[in-house]
Amino acid sequence: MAAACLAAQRSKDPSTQVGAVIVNETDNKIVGTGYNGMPAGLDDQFPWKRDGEEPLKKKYIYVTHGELNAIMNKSSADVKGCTMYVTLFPCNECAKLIIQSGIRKVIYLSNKYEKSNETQAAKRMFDEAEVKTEQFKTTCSEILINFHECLQ
Ligand SMILES: O=c1[nH]c(=O)n([C@H]2C[C@H](O)[C@@H](COP(=O)(O)O)O2)cc1CO
Ligand SMILES: [Zn+2]
Repeated sequence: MAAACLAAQRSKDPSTQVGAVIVNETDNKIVGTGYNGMPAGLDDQFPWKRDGEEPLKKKYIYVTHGELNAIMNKSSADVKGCTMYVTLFPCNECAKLIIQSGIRKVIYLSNKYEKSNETQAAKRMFDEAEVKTEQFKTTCSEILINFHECLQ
């Protein structure tokens, strides 16, 4: 989950940064990472606005979700049987991708949109498809990365 949080920090979304890391079934090796961002090459021309009347002037219609990027970036042949660590409970569209890609477990950090239709639909699809969902629990509140120590 720390790796997912680190990936999230690369997102340019000023409001919600979502990171996702996929690990394989056999030895928990990372086989894909991603974060929410505009499709490749479009970064500077598209809005990060979340509010307003016009959908074309808001981020939602354009942004690629962290989960999709993690699956697209996979380094293995496929992600069947894998687990995804993701900093936010996936939406319905990501749930479809996760299910269809063969990922069997989703460990999430935040569920701040729990009451939304998208989250409820996602949960329903995961349950029906028997993809396990579990909130990440830890007693560790932070991981400090010290570049100077890493240099030694
Ligand atoms: O499954 C998801 N994955 C994901 O990457 N996101 C991204 C899309 C947006 O850039 C951001 C949500 O923005 P906001 O919290 O401002 O509505 O999170 C959002 C969801 C849905 O919760
Ligand atoms: Zn999504």
